[in-house]
Amino acid sequence: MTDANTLHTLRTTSPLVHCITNYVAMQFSANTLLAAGASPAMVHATEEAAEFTPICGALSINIGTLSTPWLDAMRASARAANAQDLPWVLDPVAHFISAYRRDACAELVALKPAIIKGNASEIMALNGTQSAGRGVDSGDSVKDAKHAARMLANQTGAIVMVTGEVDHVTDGTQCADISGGSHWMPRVTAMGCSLGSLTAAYAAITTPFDAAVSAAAHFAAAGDWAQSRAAGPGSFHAAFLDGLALIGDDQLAPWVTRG
Ligand SMILES: Nc1ncnc2c1ncn2[C@@H]1O[C@H](COP(=O)(O)OP(=O)(O)OP(=O)(O)O)[C@@H](O)[C@H]1O
Ligand SMILES: Cc1ncsc1CCO
Ligand SMILES: [Mg+2]
Repeated sequence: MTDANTLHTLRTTSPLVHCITNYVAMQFSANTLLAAGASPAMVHATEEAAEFTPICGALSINIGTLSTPWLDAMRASARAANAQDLPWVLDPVAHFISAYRRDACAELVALKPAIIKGNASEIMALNGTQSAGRGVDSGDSVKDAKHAARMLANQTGAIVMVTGEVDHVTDGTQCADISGGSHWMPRVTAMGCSLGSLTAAYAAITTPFDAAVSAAAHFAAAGDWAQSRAAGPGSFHAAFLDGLALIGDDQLAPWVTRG
């Protein structure tokens, strides 16, 4: 599918996305999906999560504020998604900060996400490369994470998406770089988390590789649109949601370079 087609299809089919995400990102991720044209549902209770997954178009899992019952729901939903061949996205937020998070993340990677999306430090650490990450924000550049991303894609079979000033998507062989966005984006929390959920929405309608590229390009275009209308992080936050909704179908492609 072309990038214009994916955005048009997202808006006309409005895929239902099961999100198990963190407390910080929940509301912004739901607003991101609605503004973009998809339909979010935040469902994390162990009693019901896996029952809900199969009726959705895709699943988004984010370990940002992980705890035991949430991890149980993530495992069960990932298995339910796999049983139906539904794509799911893993955002390994700050997986290197504790043994608990590292082990949880390794377990989720073994459950075969279609797409792994993280910032440069998260992707480097996941591949075992020395990284400068300390918390949820990246201490490394996307350029320095490209090799780790390619290796991780080859090791796991997942599409790997690295975010930063210029995003990078790879399946281990082919790749794409997505420019655009805004310098205000790393100054607003949960932008990366919301991109993970939007990537799941696109994965419901196209291949995992094209989903990662389209979601990153949708963010790039909306960020660029919003930057010229914003005075700082607060007004950018609001303008970004407007941008997700108002950009034209033809505004994704210019930010994408396929390699
Ligand atoms: N300097 C920048 N210029 C343009 N766009 C940026 C810049 N930094 C990040 N972005 C964009 O912001 C979005 C989130 O990427 P980022 O790497 O900041 O995620 P993250 O660290 O996982 O965020 P969070 O953990 O707060 O959710 C992506 O769409 C990315 O392209
Ligand atoms: C700030 C923060 N802390 C845990 S998750 C999260 C959202 C950005 O990753
Ligand atoms: Mg993140």
